[in-house]
Amino acid sequence: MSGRKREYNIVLLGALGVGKSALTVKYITKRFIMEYDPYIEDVYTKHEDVDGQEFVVNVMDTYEKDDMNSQRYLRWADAFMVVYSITARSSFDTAKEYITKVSEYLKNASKDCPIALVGNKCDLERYRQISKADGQTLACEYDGLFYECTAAEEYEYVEGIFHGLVHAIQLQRGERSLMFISDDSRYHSATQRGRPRSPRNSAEKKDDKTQNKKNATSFKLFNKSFKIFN
Ligand SMILES: Nc1nc2c(ncn2[C@@H]2O[C@H](COP(=O)(O)OP(=O)(O)OP(=O)(O)O)[C@@H](O)[C@H]2O)c(=O)[nH]1
Repeated sequence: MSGRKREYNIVLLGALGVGKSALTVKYITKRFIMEYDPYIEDVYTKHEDVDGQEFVVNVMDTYEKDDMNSQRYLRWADAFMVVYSITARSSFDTAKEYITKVSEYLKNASKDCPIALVGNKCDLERYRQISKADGQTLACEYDGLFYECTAAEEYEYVEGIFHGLVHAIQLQRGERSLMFISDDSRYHSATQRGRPRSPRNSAEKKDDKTQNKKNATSFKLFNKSFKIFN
């Protein structure tokens, strides 16, 4: 095998202030930083070694002005992460627009890329404006993955979202095999994955991590649930 690692390009899209940069920085550095320059668009690279598999994830944290050319990220992407804030209805509307735009592009370009809809800022539950069911419904409409998370807390959840997209790309490229598992309720799609309620004790947290690992290797495509094996 050649020494070149496989690369996966993930584009983050969403309204201003939903946490695209926070999620990117959390995934790349495991840290949560309060302030970012909103006008910077950049690509960040992370070298991963998961279950003995080495690969590179490139993350484009977009900043979009009305007149900017969206072809730059549409062509570059292997997968899309469309982010909204669960505390802002308008950001959910923007997420719908992005999902529609991406789906239309993929259809016209005869391209097949995984899309994940991500409801961020779940630590601000008391300000919630978008129900989890609304998020799941939108994701299902576009055959997308669905997650709720917060960039402000556990790194593992954020990592799980990026890895979920990498797994979906690998599956589409035929780099992984899969097994149909639709009647195994433990492995239902990522559309059922949500952030656990807090406060939680350490035993629950450990349980969540185990569950997270299981979920990270299972997902839904064409309304069927699959588990991925290396
Ligand atoms: N409480 C909370 N705050 C968050 C979370 N994610 C991001 N923030 C905060 O929300 C603000 C905006 O976050 P950014 O990551 O800059 O959002 P963005 O989507 O990149 O915004 P633009 O760069 O303007 O497009 C910052 O003050 C973050 O600290 C989260 O999960 N929880």
